[in-house]
Amino acid sequence: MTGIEQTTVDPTPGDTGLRDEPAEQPSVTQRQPRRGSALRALVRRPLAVLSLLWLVAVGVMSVGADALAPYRPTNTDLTHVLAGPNGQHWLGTDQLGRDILSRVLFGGQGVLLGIVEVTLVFVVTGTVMGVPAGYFGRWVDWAVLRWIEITVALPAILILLLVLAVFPGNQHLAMVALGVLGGSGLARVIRAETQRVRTEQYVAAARVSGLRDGQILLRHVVPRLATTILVQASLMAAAAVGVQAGLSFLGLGVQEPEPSWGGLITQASQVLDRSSWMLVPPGGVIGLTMLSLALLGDAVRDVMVQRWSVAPARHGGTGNGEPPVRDEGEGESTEFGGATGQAAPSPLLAVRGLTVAFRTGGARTAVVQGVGFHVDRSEILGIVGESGCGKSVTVSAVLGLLPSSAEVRALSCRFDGAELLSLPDRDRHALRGTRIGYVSQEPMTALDPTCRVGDLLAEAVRRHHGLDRRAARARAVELLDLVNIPDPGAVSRRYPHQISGGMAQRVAIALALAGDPDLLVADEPTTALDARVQAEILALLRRLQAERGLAIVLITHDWGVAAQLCARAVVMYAGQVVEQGPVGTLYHSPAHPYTAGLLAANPHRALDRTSADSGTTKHLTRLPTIPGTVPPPAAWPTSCHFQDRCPLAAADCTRRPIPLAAVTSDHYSRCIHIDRVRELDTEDAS
Ligand SMILES: Nc1ncnc2c1ncn2[C@@H]1O[C@H](COP(=O)(O)OP(=O)(O)OP(=O)(O)O)[C@@H](O)[C@H]1O
Repeated sequence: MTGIEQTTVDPTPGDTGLRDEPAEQPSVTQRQPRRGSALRALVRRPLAVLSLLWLVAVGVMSVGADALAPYRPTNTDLTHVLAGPNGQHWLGTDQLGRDILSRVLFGGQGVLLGIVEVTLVFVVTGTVMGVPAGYFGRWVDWAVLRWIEITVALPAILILLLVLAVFPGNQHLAMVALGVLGGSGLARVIRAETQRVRTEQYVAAARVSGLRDGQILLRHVVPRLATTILVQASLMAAAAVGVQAGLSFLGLGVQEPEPSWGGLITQASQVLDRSSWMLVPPGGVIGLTMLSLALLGDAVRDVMVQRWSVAPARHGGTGNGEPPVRDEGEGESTEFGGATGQAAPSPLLAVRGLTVAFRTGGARTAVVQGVGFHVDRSEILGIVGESGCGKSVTVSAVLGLLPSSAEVRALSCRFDGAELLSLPDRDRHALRGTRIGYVSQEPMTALDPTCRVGDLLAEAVRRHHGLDRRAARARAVELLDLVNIPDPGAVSRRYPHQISGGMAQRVAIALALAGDPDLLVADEPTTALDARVQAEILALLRRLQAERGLAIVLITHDWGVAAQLCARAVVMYAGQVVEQGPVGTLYHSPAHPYTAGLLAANPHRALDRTSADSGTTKHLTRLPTIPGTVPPPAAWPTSCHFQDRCPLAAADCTRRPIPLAAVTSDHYSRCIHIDRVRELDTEDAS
């Protein structure tokens, strides 16, 4: 992600990084495991098919026992006791001459009902507790965790015995109790899973697009938990079969003469010395049913994981192993804000003195320190820097997307005149999606894999424009067309994993445009894409800016991207703005050693210089790099943050905080050795 650690390059000759043409590089196609319909994938697994067949057979035969069973389960025939399998009684008879097959079939009815009761209560309890705990955190999480601790500490068997002691023979109540107790365990799993899902980009994108928490939970979070819930439910169902059999075996569940699988085991155990066969039918049916439930759960999990796994976004393939669907056509303020006063008279977004700190384990660490910048209407501003410099945290703070562990302060953070940080949550929420759109760096993870592309867009359109379903669908297709997607109608019916990475990024951009925003925040929107698709996405952004007057904040670590698209750029290093100015000025006359280092490490510029110096085009084999890496926030000094990696560092750099100072009227640098940066730049290039 740093983009400056490359050492060997062979860039396209003559590519300056400033030109507009797409780079002539082939699209990288990455083959992914095949992901067709879930049912088809399931059917290809023999064990899953056998399990399913067994469960369906048990279900049908139990439900249809009245019609299918050869005898009534309580009919006795004392002339044929303890018979083995024979023509009249396929599974033999018990000690009262009752037909075992009929008793197994009728006994299955109670088992099925018990499975349904346990599973329903288990899933509802686990989901209703786990999802809010994981999503909202804070006191909801605290309360749910305490409940889980209490219920998990209680021995389930004792609770069941207690229930059956108070309500003798009431197996239904016992199953409900089992579901509640098991549901606590499920809640713990779901809570953890929800905590993971809520950090996914598509949930952030849904939040930025203006969806409310309830809608996000129902539409984007719960469907992602389906696999976990299904697997856990199948295990719980298997356990329920065993528990029911156990209770009946102990004489606490279904009472004689009513048939039950556990009761059959009890009777078989009483005559084991005379007819060991009697144990086989109930033991077999219980064992096979439990095994089938567990195997089916495993198979469903494997299929769903494969189906929903998000392909690494750097690809031109569709992620299903099929050929890719072709992408056609493809002021500064100082810490104290605005001392430099370079913002346009009425910038669309103006941030002054933004500071963000995270609280972890009692410690408070500032990761963004006094950052300021502005974006004018229809302007594209780049925020450039290595990984860990605070670019994403800065824009997330502006968008209100940081977790509750973040402390955000700013002298001001104004969007179209409104102070964002003091806006009521409701109003700030309303701005996201409608006036400010957001595009993340991982297009695949920004789209909910469980929704069709058209549904995702239509949902956003309905939310922002209040259109009916049909009109929203039509608008969704228009949006796909707007972002140059060929055959938008067909693409709208596809799932995210069925489209290419470049197309997914276009869809993410269309999603961000659904509310007709004035400002688009794009966090490394092309990082994961190959060079051809990257050039197409940049061209699309430029077209949107030109045609719609869209202002764009573009986060990137790539000077080539900044140079192609942005009018001005802000260079961030270790939580601070270290340089800011017009891209051309920064590119040709950097005034901070960090900017100079980034530029020297940029293959396009290095090659450009080499060619200019020699009058010919050469292929570089080694690029200069900035030694070391960005230190962690806790290790940032109060004086110059770049001092440890800076070739110009001197004693005066380590004494006091270095202010951001004007180099010219629209160019600022946080370096006290600006005069030597040009030498440094020249030295590096020679
Ligand atoms: N939720 C968090 N809790 C604690 N620290 C965080 C959190 N999010 C980010 N940070 C820290 O803040 C610093 C800046 O992170 P940020 O993601 O903004 O960097 P970046 O410049 O955008 O890099 P990248 O391109 O890798 O996203 C990093 O040191 C990171 O570890």
